[in-house]
Amino acid sequence: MSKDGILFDRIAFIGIGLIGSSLALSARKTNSASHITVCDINKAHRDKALELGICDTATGDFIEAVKDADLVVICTPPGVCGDAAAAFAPGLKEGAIVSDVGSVKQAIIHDVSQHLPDGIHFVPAHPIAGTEHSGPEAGFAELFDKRWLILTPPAGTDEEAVKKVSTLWERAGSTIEVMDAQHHDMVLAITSHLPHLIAFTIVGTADDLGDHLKQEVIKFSASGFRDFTRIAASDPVMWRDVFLNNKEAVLEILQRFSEDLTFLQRAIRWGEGDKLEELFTRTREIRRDIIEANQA
Ligand SMILES: NC(=O)c1ccc[n+]([C@@H]2O[C@H](COP(=O)([O-])OP(=O)(O)OC[C@H]3O[C@@H](n4cnc5c(N)ncnc54)[C@H](O)[C@@H]3O)[C@@H](O)[C@H]2O)c1
Ligand SMILES: O=C(O)C(=O)C[C@]1(C(=O)O)C=C[C@@H](O)C=C1
Repeated sequence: MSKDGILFDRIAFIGIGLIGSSLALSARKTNSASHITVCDINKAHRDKALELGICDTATGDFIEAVKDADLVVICTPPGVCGDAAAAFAPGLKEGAIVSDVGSVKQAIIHDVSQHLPDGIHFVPAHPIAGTEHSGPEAGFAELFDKRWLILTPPAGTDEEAVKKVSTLWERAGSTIEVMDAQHHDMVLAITSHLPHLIAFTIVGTADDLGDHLKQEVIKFSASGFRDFTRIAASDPVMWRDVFLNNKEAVLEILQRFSEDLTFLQRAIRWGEGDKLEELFTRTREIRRDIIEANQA
């Protein structure tokens, strides 16, 4: 497959926020589609996408959006992917590929698949890249460069469809990893969902401290807390949906996290410095391993 050049005649993006617009801009940059259309329930987002040159056409009509599309990418919040699929499914052309970008996989596969007619190829995907910003004006073509893209195709998914979706993401600069959806949801529960939950909690706790302390928190906010506030500024609707749709894995990881936190609480209470130091030495090593792996 060539690095540039038409890969899909028509791509339809359902939901044109941060992720949809970033992938659309990358598809444009690599000349991967002859025509890009977007469908979004928010007219202001459709107008902005047209104004920014993210797409050729925009519509609020789901059937019109997917008419003649070779690839349909669902980029809505996780909780409404199924509703969107139900709305556009009757308009899909025979043999079309449907994909998504949702942060949870098992629930979305369940919600979307049930609406797709026979002969449609569903290739679920998840870019491990994002920012705390939302909407079409937040998108940029380089967002996925040197980042992972996880595919979770159910058994029996058409290999050619998987290859075409992979190529689109490779052109965006991503490295592809294929995994089982259940495994994906457990891995992301610890690497992405729990960190977000912790950030939402810490910033909420600081905010509940009372006015005089709140001012001090803003004034003296050091880089550690600042990093948490960036994560805690992420889209509320998206993250509500992530937790409600990856409930089991998040609750299991949260249980383990609470036990580990209690262990640290006891160590602090009883002055057990060796236990604290042993853990902090181990975690420092992990950070070094991650940096090394990323440089390799
Ligand atoms: N933000 C991130 O860091 C990130 C990273 C990886 C994956 N994701 C996933 O990408 C998806 C989109 O996230 P985002 O950050 O681009 O969100 P966003 O809020 O920037 O964009 C979502 C868009 O979907 C539209 N929308 C909402 N409901 C709709 C519906 N029923 N039909 C059509 N359009 C609808 C909204 O108007 C908005 O334009 C989510 O599933 C999320 O899990 C997000
Ligand atoms: O960098 C950020 O702002 C992100 O939170 C991106 C991030 C993450 O790494 O947790 C958030 C959600 C996703 O599904 C994938 C990526």
